Amino acid sequence: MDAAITPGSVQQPVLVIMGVSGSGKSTVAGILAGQLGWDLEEGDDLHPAENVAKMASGIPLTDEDRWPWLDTIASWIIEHTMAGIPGIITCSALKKIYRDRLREKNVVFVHLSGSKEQIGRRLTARMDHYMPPSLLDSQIATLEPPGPDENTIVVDVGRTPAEEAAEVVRRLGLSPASGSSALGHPHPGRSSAAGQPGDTAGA
Ligand SMILES: Nc1ncnc2c1ncn2[C@@H]1O[C@H](COP(=O)(O)OP(=O)(O)O)[C@@H](O)[C@H]1O
Ligand SMILES: O=C(O)[C@H](O)[C@@H](O)[C@H](O)[C@H](O)COP(=O)(O)O
Repeated sequence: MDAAITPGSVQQPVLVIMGVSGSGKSTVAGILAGQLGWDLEEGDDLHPAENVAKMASGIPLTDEDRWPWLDTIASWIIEHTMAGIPGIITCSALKKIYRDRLREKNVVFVHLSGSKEQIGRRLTARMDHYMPPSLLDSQIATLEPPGPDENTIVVDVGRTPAEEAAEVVRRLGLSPASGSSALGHPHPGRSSAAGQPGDTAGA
């Protein structure tokens, strides 16, 4: 963990929940947004249609494919940091140069990290998503784990989604926002955020 991140040290943060496909980004982000009452954006939904078609056909994205997508994500982040409104966005953010595009003073990266076997099992079981499990190898090969100077906490994904979310809340000292967002991005409450296996810890 970045030594600079202590509970409560980042005010009105925007959390970028990152990690390879299947690491649990959408699930954990949904729980956190529900608990905190913060805006939630699903990075998967911001891909241009060509990117989705490419991934669905089993072809990994290139840097050139990802830049427009990352720019859209960066805009969402800036909208929130400029307004001083906390938020949560999912984005694989696999390379440092991608994170550099997203980095802002109040941005904290939450890296969901696990083994290929653990995450592969989840991808194989996940039926309702365009991303094929066959792309996990390229996701892992592309991943540059954030360095100690990248305002990141690393969360081990070997537990229930609720436990992982609770660790994020505890380590960042987060509490529910007092008011609702003025930006018109209420958290969509993705159905995948609820009722996860073992999700019994009061999420
Ligand atoms: N901690 C967990 N334990 C078991 N299964 C999980 C956990 N987190 C997520 N899952 C499941 O793994 C699959 C991938 O999770 P998802 O949130 O879609 O990952 P990502 O958004 O990173 O691709 C989903 O089917 C989800 O229900
Ligand atoms: O950069 C990429 O190669 C993709 O953006 C990928 O990393 C991302 O994760 C997809 O959107 C799949 O969606 P899931 O992460 O939800 O599987």
